[in-house]
Amino acid sequence: MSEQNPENITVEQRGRVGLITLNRPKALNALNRDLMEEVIAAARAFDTDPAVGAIVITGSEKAFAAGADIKEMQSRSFSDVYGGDLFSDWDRITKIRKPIIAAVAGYALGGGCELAMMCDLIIAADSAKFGQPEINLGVIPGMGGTQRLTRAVGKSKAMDLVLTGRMMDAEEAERSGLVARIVPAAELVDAAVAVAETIGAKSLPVVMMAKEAVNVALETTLSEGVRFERRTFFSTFATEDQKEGMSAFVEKRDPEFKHR
Ligand SMILES: CC(C)=CC(=O)SCCNC(=O)CCNC(=O)[C@H](O)C(C)(C)COP(=O)(O)OP(=O)(O)OC[C@H]1O[C@@H](n2cnc3c(N)ncnc32)[C@H](O)[C@@H]1OP(=O)(O)O
Repeated sequence: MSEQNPENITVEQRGRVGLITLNRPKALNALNRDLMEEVIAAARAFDTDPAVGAIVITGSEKAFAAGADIKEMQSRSFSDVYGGDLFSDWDRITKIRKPIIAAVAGYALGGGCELAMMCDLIIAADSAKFGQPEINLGVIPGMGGTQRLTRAVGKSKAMDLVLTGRMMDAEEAERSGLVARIVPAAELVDAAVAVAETIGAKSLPVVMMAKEAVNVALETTLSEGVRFERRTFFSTFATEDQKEGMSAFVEKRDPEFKHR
């Protein structure tokens, strides 16, 4: 395993932001097993590092990721993929408790689009192209695309993308609710890191509670979700940062959160 010496990604820290860059340019960042292990290991390391408040995952100018690695998958049998529960390890990304921003330029197709959707928000370059083209390969999405895309853009648009395999550009993706913001391609990583820095400057435990509460909205009923939110809101009053945030407002100064 390549945890100590990743070969398919680069990992760096900018201030309180952990930046993971997919780096398999010749294969348009196709997501093979090694790359997956490296991304998950890097994300988990940032998740447990108190000096990191938010994480950015990005790719190259041409591709965030052009999907799961078709060449690695091509010769697998049913019993290989069923028995090995192919792609289930990617679910570990959704267990990361700090916010993750996907900074997407170029192609985000198949598993690439699905990885972006596992993140908490997507910032797209104006060059970004999203799609679930698995239908063209004789398969369906397998890393959550039919579920997360449908929740993000609604049934009709999700059906359009999943059944035709067509791509949508950044503007359509933003209009549809998949993408939070579009920025010029040349500014993508800096813009995503700036958003992550803004988040990283807030109280970390409160940010984590907010992320958890928003995610509950995708999994439960409205009344259960509101109940969860209310209890979590009450819990924020157990943090020093709630005292600091409200004192700072009353004293007309910027808060200095201690992340506790
Ligand atoms: C998660 C699940 C269940 C499934 C999936 O994700 S399946 C994959 C879904 N994605 C796709 O079907 C996209 C496949 N790629 C393309 O259609 C094209 O590469 C492109 C439209 C993204 C870009 O086309 P372009 O002509 O600019 O570049 P290529 O010459 O086609 O690609 C360069 C280089 O990268 C290899 N490549 C691209 N995508 C993949 C991939 N998903 N898996 C493995 N390899 C990929 C491509 O073969 C080529 O390498 P070679 O020159 O060595 O053949």
